[in-house]
Amino acid sequence: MLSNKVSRVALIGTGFVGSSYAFALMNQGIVDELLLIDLNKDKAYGDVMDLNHGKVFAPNPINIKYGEYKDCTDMDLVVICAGANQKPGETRLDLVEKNLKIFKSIVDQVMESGFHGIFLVATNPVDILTYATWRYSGLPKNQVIGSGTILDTARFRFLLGDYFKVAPTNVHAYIIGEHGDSELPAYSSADVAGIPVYKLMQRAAHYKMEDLDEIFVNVRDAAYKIIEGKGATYYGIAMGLVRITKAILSNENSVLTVSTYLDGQYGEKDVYIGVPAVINREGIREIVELELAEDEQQKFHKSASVLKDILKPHFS
Ligand SMILES: NC(=O)C1=CN([C@@H]2O[C@H](COP(=O)(O)OP(=O)(O)OC[C@H]3O[C@@H](n4cnc5c(N)ncnc54)[C@H](O)[C@@H]3O)[C@@H](O)[C@H]2O)C=CC1
Ligand SMILES: CC(=O)C(=O)O
Repeated sequence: MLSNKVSRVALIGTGFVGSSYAFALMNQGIVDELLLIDLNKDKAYGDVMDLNHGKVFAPNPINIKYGEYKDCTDMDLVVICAGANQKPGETRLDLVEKNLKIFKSIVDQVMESGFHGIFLVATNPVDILTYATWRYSGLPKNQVIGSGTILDTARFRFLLGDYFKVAPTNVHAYIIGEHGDSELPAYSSADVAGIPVYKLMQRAAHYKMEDLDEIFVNVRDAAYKIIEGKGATYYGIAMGLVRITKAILSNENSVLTVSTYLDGQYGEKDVYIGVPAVINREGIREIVELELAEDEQQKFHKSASVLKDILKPHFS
């Protein structure tokens, strides 16, 4: 285990994303207790049974139980994956009305339990729903985190690693902004093993600047392709959620691109949006302000405006 303290996570929403998260969490052995909650109680019960049958093969003991909202009181982390997902052709923002209603009811019930831990939100549109969770819960901003662009950044690092023929772990590059169509690549601060990507591009004739544009488009549109093919995306985000969970529970101070509240950083205020941030046991310890190129700053501002326009009628 990561520390002597018992670590407790409640998962709300055991659909494709939630159950993949639970499975990945169990396989990485990083929590002591996992509570599964879903509107569809049979689904949650079924997942508890199924996961428990794999327990004997897990790297560490884990107590997996069916839960109710009243059981959230002493949870370190409540992870929300509940709500509608995109159908082929739908954008993430198309889900906003449906999922805001669901979130009001979920967050109110969690808070009624006396919960005082950290919320981690994955449901789309994730930046809007993370803002909503912060407002509905009344918890401090650092205790409300969205998965933001953690998945987009992982897709970006994978594709750049493939392009430069190095492991994605040696690629340091971020996708920032909305987890959605207005996101952007922060190429000006991207490096591979310490060599800035723009410098690396000059080292071989077969590297073409338009390849970088194509890589970004493939990142931005990945979810549409996966949903077209198999109806939903879940393994990538599940691994990303586990990564954030581990950073919180083991007090890592790791830098991950999550949806966090901006209060002047990057020239934006009163919006939850994907940027690199230092994550530890308190949640968001600090926002990392990248030195963006001018065009990147403009695109970031545009992305924040997209989110603020959606928030405005709901949270004035
Ligand atoms: N942030 C990210 O990077 C990603 C986010 N997502 C989002 O995650 C969300 C879940 O997606 P899937 O798991 O594919 O959907 P799903 O339909 O498989 O699962 C949703 C679950 O939520 C439950 N649910 C619905 N209303 C509820 C309520 N009021 N209380 C408790 N549970 C409730 C349903 O019973 C179902 O089990 C979607 O919004 C999707 O867009 C998906 C992939 C990546
Ligand atoms: C569905 C979604 O948000 C994603 O896979 O990026």
